[in-house]
Amino acid sequence: MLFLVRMDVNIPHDLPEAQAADIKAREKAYAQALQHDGRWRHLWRVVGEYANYSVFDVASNDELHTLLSGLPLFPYMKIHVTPLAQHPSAIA
Ligand SMILES: O=C(O)C[C@H]1C=CC(=O)O1
Repeated sequence: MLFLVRMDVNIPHDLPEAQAADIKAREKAYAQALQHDGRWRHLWRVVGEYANYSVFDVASNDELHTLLSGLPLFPYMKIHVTPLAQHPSAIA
């Protein structure tokens, strides 16, 4: 099942820099592991925003929820999920 996910990151200004850096490093490792195993298919920065559009390929809504809620930045993100279906005019 494919899902388009938008993540908007909002790290509080009063979070200590070292703590923010640690969370971002753990987030990067988590994101790259999921890209390597094929479940995080695309990761694109939104130009001019601390936000991304991502495409996930997972078995269920529950699996996606588990992955997203495990993101180290999860407490600091607004996440919007759009389930995707086949388009009849798509050639791939
Ligand atoms: O930077 C972001 O968009 C937030 C998050 C998503 C992947 C990652 O490494 O950080």
